[in-house]
Order: sequence, then C-alpha cells, then structure tokens
Amino acid sequence: MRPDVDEATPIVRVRGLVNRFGEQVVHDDLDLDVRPGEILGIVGGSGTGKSVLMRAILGLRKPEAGEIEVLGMDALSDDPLQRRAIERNTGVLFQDGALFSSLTVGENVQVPLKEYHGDLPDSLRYELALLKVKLAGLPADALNKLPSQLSGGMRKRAGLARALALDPPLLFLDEPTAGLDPIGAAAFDRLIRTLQEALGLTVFLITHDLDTLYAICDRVAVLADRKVIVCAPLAEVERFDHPWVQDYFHGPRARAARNTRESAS
Ligand SMILES: Nc1ncnc2c1ncn2[C@@H]1O[C@H](COP(=O)(O)OP(=O)(O)OP(=O)(O)O)[C@@H](O)[C@H]1O
Repeated sequence: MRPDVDEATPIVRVRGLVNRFGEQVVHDDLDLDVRPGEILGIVGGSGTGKSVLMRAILGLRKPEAGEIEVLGMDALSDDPLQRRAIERNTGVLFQDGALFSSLTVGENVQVPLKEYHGDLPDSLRYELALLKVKLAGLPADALNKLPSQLSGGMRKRAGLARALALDPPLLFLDEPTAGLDPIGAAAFDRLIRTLQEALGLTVFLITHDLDTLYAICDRVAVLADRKVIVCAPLAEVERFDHPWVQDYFHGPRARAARNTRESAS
C-alpha cells in the first residue's frame, strides 16, 4: 500500500544533513525538499556529494546527523518494515544500470517482482516484465537478452524497466544520460518526461547534462559548499550569485542547451 502524501507534503524532506568520511565533510547542515510530481535536477561540481546525498535518502548510507523523510516515513529508521515500505515505493537507476550480468533483462526486471510479489504466477510476472520493458522503450525481444548483449542506451532502458517494476511513485536517477550520444540522451530525456507525466512520478535526477536540465527539469538544486545553495526553477537558478553557478549556467555549453530548448518550444 502506498503511504498517503498530500500535495503540500514534500515527497522527500531532508533537514540538517551531515555526511562525513573521516576528516572530509561532504554535507554540512544540508536541507532539501522534493515536491510531489516534479522532476528535480541535482547538479554540482564533481565530488560535491550528489551520489552520497542520494544514497543517504535511499537509506544506503547512515549520515552523521540530520533528518530524512521519504513519502512521509523516517528514512533513517532501523525498523525493517519502514525500510521495506520505502524500498517498495522507490525505483532507482544507478549510473551503470546495476543489472545482474548473468540474468536476462526479463529476469532482471522480475527480481523486485519476485521479492515483493512472490505469490504471483510466473506467467503474470513475465507479462509484467514485458510491459515494463516496453514502457522503457525496448523491443520485446530485449527481454531474453543478457545485459552484455545490449548497447549502453538499451542497458539504461533495461535498468529503468527494473526501476519501474513495482510502479513506484518516486524515481531516483543517477546520471541517466552519462555515456549516451546526444541523440540517445535526448531520447532518454523525452522518455523520462513522458513516463513522469503518464505515471505521475516524482523524479530525483542527478545530472551533469545541461541539455537534460533545460529539457525536462521543473526545478534544479545546486550542491556547493557542502549544502544545497539554491533550489528553484532554472530561470531563478541561472541568476543566483555564486561563482560555480555563474560558470556553469553562463558558459558556452549552457548557452547551447538554452538555444536548443528555445528552438524546440
Ligand atoms: N565510501 C566512501 N568512502 C570515502 N569517501 C567517499 C565515499 N563515497 C564518497 N566519498 C567521497 O565523498 C565525496 C562526494 O562523493 P559523491 O560520489 O557523492 O560526489 P558526486 O557529487 O556524486 O561526484 P560526481 O559528480 O563526480 O559523480 C567525494 O569526495 C568522494 O570521494
């Protein structure tokens, strides 16, 4: 059962987050809200802690301090039922797809279905896996292929199909277009937007890809100086007075991404 979340409640709420590795402080008193139904882009220089933030929200890393709520539940709770409820309601696409290499795409997509719906007949699980594979824009015959038999873009789509296996309301994507050619990346962006609209998803999207930010993000959170320094629609973020923001959003690549968006609209 999905937990109740009203429109006013953030889907993810992070307060006072501290993450440290030995002497290195990655996050210090970081706050962030992810709102229902938005695609929130997370950007920041290399090593600013985007992946560590995602791992903390997913409960894969215990922060040194702070509060994290996901879908109204305490993400830092040790209660296994709470952990399972969060896991059941979140889909994750890791940077490398994180597929099991010895399983076919169909078997990979069925892994979460087996874990959470072990009582389903095999034929229904197969049908569900097929549906998700098609939803992710893969041909039906991809179902029986091993990840090594797919292109990088197809592997991302297979990872997405698995992330969507349980119809989660919340999707985490870690650099989904990294390593894709520009046409493949634009197609993947469109797929994310289409799925987000059709399924009413909330999306937490880590990216370095300016085209992705301009094409599909409703708001953008910038990580710098161990915090989220600004979290707002792009037009507002572009005006934010911080050296990294100014370099990133006013360089030639940003201009090109803006022009692409303007010519598309
Ligand atoms: N398990 C770990 N042990 C020690 N240090 C770590 C660990 N995981 C991450 N770090 C450090 O935390 C910092 C933030 O890492 P993180 O991977 O979140 O950065 P990022 O913003 O996602 O970077 P990139 O854009 O390059 O992927 C880095 O300096 C990294 O070396």
